Amino acid sequence: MASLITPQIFVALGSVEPDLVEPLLAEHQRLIQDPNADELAAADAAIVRAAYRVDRELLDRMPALKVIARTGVGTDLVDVAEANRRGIPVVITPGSNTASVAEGVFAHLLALVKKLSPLTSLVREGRWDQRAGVVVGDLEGFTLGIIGYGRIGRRVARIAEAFDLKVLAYDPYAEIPDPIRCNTVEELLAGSDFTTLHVPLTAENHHLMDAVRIEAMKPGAVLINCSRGGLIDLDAAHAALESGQLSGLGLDVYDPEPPAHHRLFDHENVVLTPHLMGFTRQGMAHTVRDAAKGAVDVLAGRQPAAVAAP
Ligand SMILES: NC(=O)C1=CN([C@@H]2O[C@H](COP(=O)(O)OP(=O)(O)OC[C@H]3O[C@@H](n4cnc5c(N)ncnc54)[C@H](OP(=O)(O)O)[C@@H]3O)[C@@H](O)[C@H]2O)C=CC1
Ligand SMILES: O=C(O)C(=O)CO
Repeated sequence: MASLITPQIFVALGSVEPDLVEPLLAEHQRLIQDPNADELAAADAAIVRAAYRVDRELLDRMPALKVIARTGVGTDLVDVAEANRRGIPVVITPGSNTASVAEGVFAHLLALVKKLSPLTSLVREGRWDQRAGVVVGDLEGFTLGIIGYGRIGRRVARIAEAFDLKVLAYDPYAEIPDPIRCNTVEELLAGSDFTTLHVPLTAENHHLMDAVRIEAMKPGAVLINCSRGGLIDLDAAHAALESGQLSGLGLDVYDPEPPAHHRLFDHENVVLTPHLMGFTRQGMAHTVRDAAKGAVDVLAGRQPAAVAAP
């Protein structure tokens, strides 16, 4: 006999692995994956990855939608205000990929300071005798500036301690212990050998690191961005790499994604990853778990653990 319960339809958008979502659903819940399928119109819940844009046009195609669940934190590509206007909450998963990103920051930083990419090429290409020409550095004793002292920023600070890095932090919205707090971005940049960005992308933060701010960094500083691509003016960063004002740049995120090729991608002092630092195997599993749970909670009339502010 056919079930009397109308199935609740979930859709996974933007390379969210179905194998991770399906076990989290109940018997009367079904997952579809094709964003163009006619079934999209029937979707009750959308589980959405960071680089997937949820705008009016997509919302129009999902008139039955009751919840959007972002696998992660940043909601810069989700029109939260419009979703809320339609009565659709946007669930987020704070903390689910905090450790993944914080570790990713150090992967970038160490790769740059220890020159992993050029040294790999050198050994691979049998150029051993050129190794003296590559200057490898340490983290110990240098200063790491953290812009944005939220979950990821604080985790980065904890890891930094183990490297005997000194830490500075700037975040006008967070409590920061006195000895490490900076009152302006400029104060932080002037005192930091390495700077890492952990703020959301907002209109106010667009090109937070522009030509003037990059010039305000210590000469030869290293800049890491595992937050959002729009935070850095890449043309300015390229000029700074060419002049030596920046000795290294690590990017996990781009604007837009996927990015068009930028000339700085070819620079030897650059490390690039394709927005995967939060989406490690564990980060992906945790974010999908928490997003699916949040969506199921909303459909069941329960309060989800976290929703995005418009
Ligand atoms: N590469 C990846 O895969 C991932 C990237 N991210 C990115 O990392 C960002 C940070 O994540 P998370 O630490 O969890 O977020 P949190 O909200 O915990 O921390 C961000 C902090 O930055 C503050 N802030 C906002 N604007 C500024 C500013 N102009 N200067 C200094 N501080 C500011 C925020 O204040 P307030 O709360 O008042 O806004 C908040 O305290 C996310 O927004 C996302 O874009 C996150 C996960 C994975
Ligand atoms: O959590 C986020 O905002 C990410 O970018 C990872 O998906």
